[in-house]
Amino acid sequence: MKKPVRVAVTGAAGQIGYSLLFRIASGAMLGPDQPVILQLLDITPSLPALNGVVMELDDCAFPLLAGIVQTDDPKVAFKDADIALLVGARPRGPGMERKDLLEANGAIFTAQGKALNDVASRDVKVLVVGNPANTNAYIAMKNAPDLNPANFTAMMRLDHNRALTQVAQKTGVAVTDVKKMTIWGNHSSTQYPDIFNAEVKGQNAAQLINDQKWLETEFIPTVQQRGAAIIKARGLSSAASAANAAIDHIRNWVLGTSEGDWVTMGVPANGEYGYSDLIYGYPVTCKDGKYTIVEGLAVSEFSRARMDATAKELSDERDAIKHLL
Ligand SMILES: NC(=O)C1=CN([C@@H]2O[C@H](COP(=O)(O)OP(=O)(O)OC[C@H]3O[C@@H](n4cnc5c(N)ncnc54)[C@H](O)[C@@H]3O)[C@@H](O)[C@H]2O)C=CC1
Ligand SMILES: O=C([O-])CC(=O)C(=O)O
Repeated sequence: MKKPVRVAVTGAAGQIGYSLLFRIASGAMLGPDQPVILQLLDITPSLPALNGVVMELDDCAFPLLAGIVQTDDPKVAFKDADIALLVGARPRGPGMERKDLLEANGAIFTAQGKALNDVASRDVKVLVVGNPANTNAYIAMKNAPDLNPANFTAMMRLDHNRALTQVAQKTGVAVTDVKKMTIWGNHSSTQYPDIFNAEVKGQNAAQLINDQKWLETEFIPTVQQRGAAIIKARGLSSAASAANAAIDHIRNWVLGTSEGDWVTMGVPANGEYGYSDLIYGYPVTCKDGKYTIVEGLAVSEFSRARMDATAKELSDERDAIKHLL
């Protein structure tokens, strides 16, 4: 039997938590032979609801679930954590942009960055889901000076998965036939889903589709606005698909990406494609628990304008949260 992995989840009593925890405990994230200990954090008023979720986890009798901690203290939740999923934050409602949440949510990530710095495993893999995810990840990273900045990532995988399905539906193939999708930049309405480097059954996706109007008026806006469309339809923000994307992100980071493919992660930019000091969505491959940004991809003028616009939004968000660093 392998040693259990300690997985901290914040906002564990929330709607994403309700989809996420059961899949982690079932082995969907780290594999069918990897026991896990769930270390669950929520705020004090949510502890009774969290206790209900823990009762349900108990009632599943998951063979891989080696322990559960429930707490309102980040230092307890993050103690020796190998993986930290920072979900706990307020979701947006209709008519809001995700960056409108910075005021309400930013400070959460100052405190949690500090707590991770103090008590988490030195190799902790951090995924920020709470919005605005990229800038919140930046805040946490900057508040954890003793940890490797590369350990801090933001979730772009939901956008990535959304784009895969849009292309599969447009071209009439299975979603598994679409590879090398990239979502550049911010998890926001400025994100740039790029099909110029993507492939459909090994063929260049943009060339195969060959429909600039669809690209500009349907594909890009549909992916950019999908979160808002879900909020409009459901009255609540995406939860099951967000939890699924978090599982995919961590599974690939820990267990690797497939040969001949890559995934999108929001990771610290250190000059790649001309961006730095941001958490920016990049194509990455993963191996042996580490991710590597795919470099050297072709960037047309069309793509560059969009990649720059989303970088500009990220640097504006960074300027707005200087007081939280
Ligand atoms: N990056 C992405 O692709 C996506 C991000 N999100 C974001 O994820 C976040 C959570 O969404 P939901 O689960 O739907 O929200 P929710 O409101 O159902 O749950 C949030 C939970 O976080 C808890 N919480 C609040 N402050 C906390 C703190 N300081 N520490 C620990 N827990 C705290 C709340 O008590 C609540 O239980 C939102 O910010 C949402 O916008 C949602 C979908 C996709
Ligand atoms: O749109 C939202 O606020 C929730 C989210 O991040 C998404 O669904 O992509």
